Amino acid sequence: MMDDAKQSLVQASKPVIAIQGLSKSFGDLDVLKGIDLTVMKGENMAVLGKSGSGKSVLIKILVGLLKPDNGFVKVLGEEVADLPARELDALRLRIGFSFQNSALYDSMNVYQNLAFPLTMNFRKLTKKQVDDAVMEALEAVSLADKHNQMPSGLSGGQRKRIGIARTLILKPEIMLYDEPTSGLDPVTSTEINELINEVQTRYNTSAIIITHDLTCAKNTSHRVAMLLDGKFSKVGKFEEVFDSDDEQIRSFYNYNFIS
Ligand SMILES: Nc1ncnc2c1ncn2[C@@H]1O[C@H](COP(=O)(O)OP(=O)(O)OP(=O)(O)O)[C@@H](O)[C@H]1O
Repeated sequence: MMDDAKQSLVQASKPVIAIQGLSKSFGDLDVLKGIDLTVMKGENMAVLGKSGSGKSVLIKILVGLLKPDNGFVKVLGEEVADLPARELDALRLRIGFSFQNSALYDSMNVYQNLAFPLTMNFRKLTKKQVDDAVMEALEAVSLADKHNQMPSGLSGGQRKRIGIARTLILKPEIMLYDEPTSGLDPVTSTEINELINEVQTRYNTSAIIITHDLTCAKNTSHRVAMLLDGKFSKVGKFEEVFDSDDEQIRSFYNYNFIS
């Protein structure tokens, strides 16, 4: 849980993501119906919503993989929908994606998995610069001793950590976590939640955390945004959002809260 001092520090910072009046439909299906959301520098925002509510569509619009029908989306000061391809690539480099399945390359060891995105994007780095960056990212996720290991020899939680380290190596300003605790036992989930907070403190990143896991949302986010019927019905501190008589919010809470 975030303490109040940290909460007010974040509120006083500037927005890194600003969404206004965003809508997106596929044929007759209106997925996003005019949503507004602001994520501040240094803020972890959990985005909650039922399966099919449009969380992935929102993330895809944020990184320019889908175009909005209406509204505007500014990420790190850039209006995403208007960006030419080269500038969109540059913007994406400032955003770290942590996918559900960790998406590690099984034929590469941990070191190679981390070095790969770095050398692909920054071809002039020396071997020492790459080594240092890999080790710093591995230390950030407390797995420096695993650099020689193949992904198949890692536990589910370790794979998630390495996936996060591989994202951190590019020093992103925004982290996008897609169901970071899915498929993990409660102890490992707690470790990942702690890691998300450590990443935020160490790198002063902002994050959007898409999750069904309310313990994760509660313990990692400054604010949560609840996507219901194509809109953010409530955005605020975890307790504020769930201290609600709204039947859909109550039912989401009762269905998803584990501990
Ligand atoms: N490219 C597309 N073409 C048509 N429909 C799409 C497309 N992408 C998403 N949808 C539809 O939009 C809705 C929202 O999908 P989305 O993947 O954002 O849900 P979600 O909230 O991320 O769900 P989950 O929690 O299950 O991952 C779904 O009904 C989906 O079928």
